[in-house]
Amino acid sequence: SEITNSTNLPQAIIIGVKKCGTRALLKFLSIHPAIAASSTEIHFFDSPKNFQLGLDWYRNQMPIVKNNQYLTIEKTPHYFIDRQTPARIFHLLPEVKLILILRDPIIRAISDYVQIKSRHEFYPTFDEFISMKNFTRWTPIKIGCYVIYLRRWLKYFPLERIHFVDGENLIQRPWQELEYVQQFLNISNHIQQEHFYFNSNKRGFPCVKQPNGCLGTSKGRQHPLISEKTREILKNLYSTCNQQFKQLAQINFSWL
Ligand SMILES: Nc1ncnc2c1ncn2[C@@H]1O[C@H](COP(=O)(O)OS(=O)(=O)O)[C@@H](OP(=O)(O)O)[C@H]1O
Repeated sequence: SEITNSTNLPQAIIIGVKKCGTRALLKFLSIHPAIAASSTEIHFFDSPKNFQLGLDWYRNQMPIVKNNQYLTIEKTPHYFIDRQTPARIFHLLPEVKLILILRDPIIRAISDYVQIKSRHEFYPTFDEFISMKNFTRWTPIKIGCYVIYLRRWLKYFPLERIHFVDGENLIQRPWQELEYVQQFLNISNHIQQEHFYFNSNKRGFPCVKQPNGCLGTSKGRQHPLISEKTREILKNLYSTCNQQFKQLAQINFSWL
């Protein structure tokens, strides 16, 4: 059949959350023959510079769709916390489906910290950050109160339009989370357990049985141990956020 050579606006967007497994989710979804996934983060809705280039520019950033692919997906984790993005997506892509992957906010915060630390030679320890007076205003901590950001999205989108992925379960049983996502996207249940293996060289994270099937070296980094005191402080801090999130999103992940 004829080879098409065009790009489409996304029908689904992974809007976040940063460090919760957004790359793994997109990589795993692209196993599906119906899905064309963008290889980079586009940052269209959250960047004034890109946004003013318009929808045609955005469409041109998308992957070229092969003839059997009809579902284009991009991921930009920063969309979730950006104030302007919900309204912008609502006005420009009113029908789009939104996917939000979440992890235990304490693990997410450590992951965020490890990424920042990897760019600095001298950097305080995670425990040192948490012992600071204003630690709740530190971005790696702030982002973990997911309910604050979800409320902004729900001003524009009904709950049914957002699918929540359990990032902890994506690591343990990726095929299960992908089954739910495929249902949400209304595509066949193509992605199965036999597409994956667990890589002991990569902290046991799942990889796809294909060349370059694991994520790159910037994913699955070693995490530092944190003190019990730090853990207690964060548990207390996030317990109300998690409770409210659970109610608002109507989900029940084991770590919430
Ligand atoms: N299969 C697989 N392989 C490797 N890593 C995996 C996988 N599944 C989930 N994760 C977790 O994803 C974390 C990175 O999340 P993101 O891709 O959302 O990060 S980013 O926001 O795009 O920077 C990454 O964080 P770190 O562990 O801190 O590196 C992982 O914990």
